[in-house]
Amino acid sequence: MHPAAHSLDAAMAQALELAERARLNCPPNPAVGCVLISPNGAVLGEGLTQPVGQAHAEVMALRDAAAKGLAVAGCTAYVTLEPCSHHGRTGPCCDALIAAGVKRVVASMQDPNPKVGGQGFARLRAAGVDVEVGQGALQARELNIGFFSRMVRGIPWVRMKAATSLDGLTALPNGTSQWITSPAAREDGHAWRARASAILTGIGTVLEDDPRLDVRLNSMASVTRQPDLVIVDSRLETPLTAQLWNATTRRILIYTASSDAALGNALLDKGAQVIRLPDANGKVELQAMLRDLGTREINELHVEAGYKLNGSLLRAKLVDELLLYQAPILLGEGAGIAALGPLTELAQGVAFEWVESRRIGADMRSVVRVAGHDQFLSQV
Ligand SMILES: NC(=O)C1=CN([C@@H]2O[C@H](COP(=O)(O)OP(=O)(O)OC[C@H]3O[C@@H](n4cnc5c(N)ncnc54)[C@H](OP(=O)(O)O)[C@@H]3O)[C@@H](O)[C@H]2O)C=CC1
Ligand SMILES: Nc1c(N[C@@H]2O[C@H](COP(=O)(O)O)[C@@H](O)[C@H]2O)[nH]c(=O)[nH]c1=O
Repeated sequence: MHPAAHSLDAAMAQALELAERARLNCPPNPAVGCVLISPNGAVLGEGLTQPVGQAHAEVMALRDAAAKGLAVAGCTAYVTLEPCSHHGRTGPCCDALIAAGVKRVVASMQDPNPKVGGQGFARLRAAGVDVEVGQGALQARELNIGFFSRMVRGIPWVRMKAATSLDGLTALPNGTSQWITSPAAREDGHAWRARASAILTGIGTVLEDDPRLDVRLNSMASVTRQPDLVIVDSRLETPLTAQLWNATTRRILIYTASSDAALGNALLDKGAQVIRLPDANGKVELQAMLRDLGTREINELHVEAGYKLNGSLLRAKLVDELLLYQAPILLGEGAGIAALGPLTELAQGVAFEWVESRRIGADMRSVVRVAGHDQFLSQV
């Protein structure tokens, strides 16, 4: 294990907790936490990344100290990502720290964003600020796995969620699937929706379930942003009366192979964006769709689709992680998680590595990762 996984200063542990809280509302920005500590160890200010276009964590921590009337000159800033050095939607955080007289910066990691990429640290050092990098790096990487995926690979981190029976079924032969898992598991599922930049589904699920696919279950009260909704709909069959149009304001992106102008215009009139990415078989070119979603600043893509689209995504090796909820019930026959086969050899299966399993209410939640898919994290 990386040495940075051990011996976190209390202030860095607190900064990581703040970053965790930022995650729900800050995409497409990375979630960052910052804590300012006086030379005698007192907490002067704390901050976390605000919704896009608003202040970053460092500026929030400086404002917090100012609001309490506390002087920060000579303090140490603990921050979970390199302070930015560029004028993006807001001003450079490293300049704000320098101007406030911060003496030392302890940062978890460098920012792989090419607009920052070490320049924040360089600017701080040039201004005489001591900079230490690495504390909490493992946790900080995991916190922003989607942002780093987009920065390094140009595509989102793709997390496929499935709610199944003990025998791995997601729907009965007649299509019935609501609800296999308990309310607690469904609420937990909404927390994972909330941290994603976008939720992706297939036209089969839209037609069968008429889902909303938004974030609304109760403990999500502090959520100020709805993830975008992405629909893979080869023939532009999304109904104009579907419930998904009623959910809170969000961007709706429909990827299609169809060039039917009348159908496309009707969806545009509903406020959707229609993106045509046909493959040779009259379906959507899924890899190109992920690249396009990367350019649209999608960090984590949360897939809640049926057996067919899940199969297409897995066969194309586009899934990074599976978020699996298993209810303690046997259903015998029906659709599994993904259409992969029929396979003829076990080695043709999609192999994952276990990340964690735990009880959520009456159900079991597991997170598994496709081996090697998080290797890009070693580049950040
Ligand atoms: N328990 C759970 O976690 C969940 C269960 N479900 C259940 O799944 C069922 C629906 O399953 P299913 O019909 O498979 O739904 P999907 O959401 O998988 O959508 C199916 C559609 O996706 C299309 N598709 C697959 N690959 C591509 C591609 N590359 N480009 C374009 N289109 C593609 C298929 O097209 P084509 O027909 O042309 O092959 C098909 O029309 C419902 O009963 C629903 O309740 C859904 C989500 C989660
Ligand atoms: N059946 C099933 C799930 N199904 C997923 O939830 C979608 C409905 O979302 P919404 O309309 O926002 O409530 C549905 O279309 C499918 O993607 N989820 C679960 O956590 N447990 C379950 O047992």
